[in-house]
Amino acid sequence: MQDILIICGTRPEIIKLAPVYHSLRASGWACPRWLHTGQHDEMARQMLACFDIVPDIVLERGGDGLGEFSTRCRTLLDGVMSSHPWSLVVVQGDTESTFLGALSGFYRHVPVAHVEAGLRTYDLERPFPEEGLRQMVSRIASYHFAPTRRAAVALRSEGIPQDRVFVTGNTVIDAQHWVVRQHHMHRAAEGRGHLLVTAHRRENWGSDLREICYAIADTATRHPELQVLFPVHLNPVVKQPVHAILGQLPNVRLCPPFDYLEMQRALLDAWLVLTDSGGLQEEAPTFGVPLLVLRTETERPEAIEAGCARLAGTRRASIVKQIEELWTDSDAYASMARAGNPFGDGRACIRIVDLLQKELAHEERQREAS
Ligand SMILES: CC(=O)N[C@@H]1[C@@H](OP(=O)(O)OP(=O)(O)OC[C@H]2O[C@@H](n3ccc(=O)[nH]c3=O)[C@H](O)[C@@H]2O)O[C@H](CO)[C@@H](O)[C@@H]1O
Repeated sequence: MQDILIICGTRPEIIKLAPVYHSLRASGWACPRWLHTGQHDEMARQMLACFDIVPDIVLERGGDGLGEFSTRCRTLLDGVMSSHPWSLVVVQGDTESTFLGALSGFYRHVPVAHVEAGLRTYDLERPFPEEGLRQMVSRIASYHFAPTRRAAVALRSEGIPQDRVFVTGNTVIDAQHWVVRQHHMHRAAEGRGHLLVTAHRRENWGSDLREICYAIADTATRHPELQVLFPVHLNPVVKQPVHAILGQLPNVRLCPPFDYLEMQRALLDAWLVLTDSGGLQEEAPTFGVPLLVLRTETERPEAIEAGCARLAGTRRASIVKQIEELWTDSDAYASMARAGNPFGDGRACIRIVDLLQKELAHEERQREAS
């Protein structure tokens, strides 16, 4: 049995690694252990429960700030790495937990597998700090699971050996398929459905987030029959302006973050999604729901190229204009809804687990031979 340590700490990492964990457990050759770094607390608990995961190891959070969290987490991770002969560390994406997890494996000469590798804007400030973190993880990982061909090309162009980069699809599609199957989900909305909004990214804090909220307020006022559904991130930097600008509008429903089931139901019943989230850009096309990205750039241009998403930016007038276009132009709307999902087919985990089995067996043979 190969002892595999899955390290993660935030909501999107849990969603995207849950299917990998369950596939490894079912594989018969791997013994996966789940480590929660404590980076997210309440939102993480919600996701762990949703995917039937009880972490084997939970680290104590060093403090509220990212610096304190990071310093303590690094020390505790090193203790976990040195306490057991791990075969592999698995990390996902581009958070502080992802980077620290990869670094802890690297320092102890334990190979690191990076899920969702190769996403790039090549602008270290946008998104900050994620672009820097994911580039650094790529420098020290041994196995790179790229969700798309474009991501694989980026990794190869940075000098990562061809035979270490694998195109698997994104595991978030596996997570979606899992909940839809488990809970027999289907579209329940009659008519157009609601406008689903999420916005929380650091680059949008401050004036951009206020512009986004005013755009939603304009749209809600212009179309009183349109219901707006906005699960609001728990961070006060987000919560405060969202409630101040949108809190009194009768057709805008502000609510606490959804668990994954609620979110997938809300997606299925949506007319349109407005978001700065990475995961939602990947998920909305699964259900044929057009999406406007509330950013000026994206590391997921596949959705724009496939035609299922558009970059709306963060200016009030531009966002309102793009929503109006889709409201009035049914052909433009239908062509976005029909574009399909360029991020995966729900079989990413099967590919990842098969590849890991082959690669780890190969490493073992080489070790025995030397
Ligand atoms: C720079 C960047 O783009 N980085 C991304 C960032 O993730 P993100 O922007 O996707 O983060 P969120 O928006 O928080 O999560 C989204 C997921 O959460 C679900 N959801 C959302 C609201 C809610 O109320 N209930 C829910 O269930 C939703 O359906 C979706 O699956 O970090 C990840 C890890 O490194 C990266 O992979 C990813 O590149």
